[in-house]
Amino acid sequence: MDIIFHHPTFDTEYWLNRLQQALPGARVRQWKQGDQQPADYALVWQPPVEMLSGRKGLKGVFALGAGVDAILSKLQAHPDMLPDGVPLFRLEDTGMGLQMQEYAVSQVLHWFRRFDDYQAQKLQGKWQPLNDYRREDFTIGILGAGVLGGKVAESLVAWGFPVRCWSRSKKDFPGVVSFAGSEELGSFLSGTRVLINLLPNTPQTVGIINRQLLDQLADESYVINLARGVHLVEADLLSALDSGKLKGAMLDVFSKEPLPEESPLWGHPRVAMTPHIAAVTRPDEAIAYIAKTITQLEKGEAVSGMVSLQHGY
Ligand SMILES: NC(=O)C1=CN([C@@H]2O[C@H](COP(=O)(O)OP(=O)(O)OC[C@H]3O[C@@H](n4cnc5c(N)ncnc54)[C@H](OP(=O)(O)O)[C@@H]3O)[C@@H](O)[C@H]2O)C=CC1
Ligand SMILES: O=CC(=O)O
Repeated sequence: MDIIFHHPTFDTEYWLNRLQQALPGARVRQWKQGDQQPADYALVWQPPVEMLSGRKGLKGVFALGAGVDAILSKLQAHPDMLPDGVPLFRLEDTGMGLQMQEYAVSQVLHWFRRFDDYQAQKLQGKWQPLNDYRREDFTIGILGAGVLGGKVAESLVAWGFPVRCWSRSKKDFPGVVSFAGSEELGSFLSGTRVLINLLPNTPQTVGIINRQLLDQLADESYVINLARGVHLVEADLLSALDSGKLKGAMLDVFSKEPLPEESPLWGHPRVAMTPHIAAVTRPDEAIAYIAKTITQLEKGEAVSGMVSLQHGY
């Protein structure tokens, strides 16, 4: 079995060695321009079109991350990039769930314990205990209740917050109220105090966090965007912060990355940000997952993690 690998920034040597150890019967190589030699599986991030297009004998392509929007948008521009019938897989959790839990829990607790207010007071040299927030006034709403949204929901339930989620299909997560479909979006938003976004980037979800949506949240609410920058209309977020509707935002992803120097988000006192690091691909966990999936595919067994080209995630 032959496996080709391409990632623009990962430590390729490390990945090749560890893949080889995990799949001792396979021949693993870095894909280089002009390489049209046979391959059974391709492991990719931002693949050049010629790496995949017209490749015969390919049995599967693995995206080296959770989101496949970049691959799917390339596929739209070059429909022959993924040979017909070749399944596309993505990473399911592989250590990203725990990272998302750390990120979401730490930020929710930061706001819940009013550390943002105390920091503002500290800058004014002010010593003033404030009223506590109550958990019952701090409902967390998670947009997207998939692999990562589900993990984040679980961690916030454990901290005693009221948690609800919104997805295409209904969920049955312990302690979480589930809303599904556009007809239930309004009820999901009504009373939500902290909105956490973990949706995939699809034509249906682009621009979903806009003025109309933000207006439906509780007053003095908060937004955490952990998914993709295109979900959020940044100008609408800034207006909602300036009007007082929103009290704070924590952003990991942006419509343009790196965030341009001139973006007003940099200087806004109630916007905190990180440079798209909420959950990064952990090589060892990802390699174990890919090796297991390839082994199952080779045996003709059912696997999970296959992307639906129809739904776009
Ligand atoms: N910032 C970062 O570092 C990272 C960001 N990400 C982002 O997180 C996203 C989520 O990852 P993951 O949890 O693994 O993805 P999943 O595919 O497991 O979950 C997606 C969820 O979104 C729901 N959904 C999709 N479309 C709609 C829609 N139109 N309306 C309502 N709900 C919808 C799905 O509903 P249903 O369950 O019914 O199918 C599902 O619950 C990734 O796509 C990626 O963009 C991922 C990793 C790191
Ligand atoms: O944003 C990262 C991903 O894995 O998707």
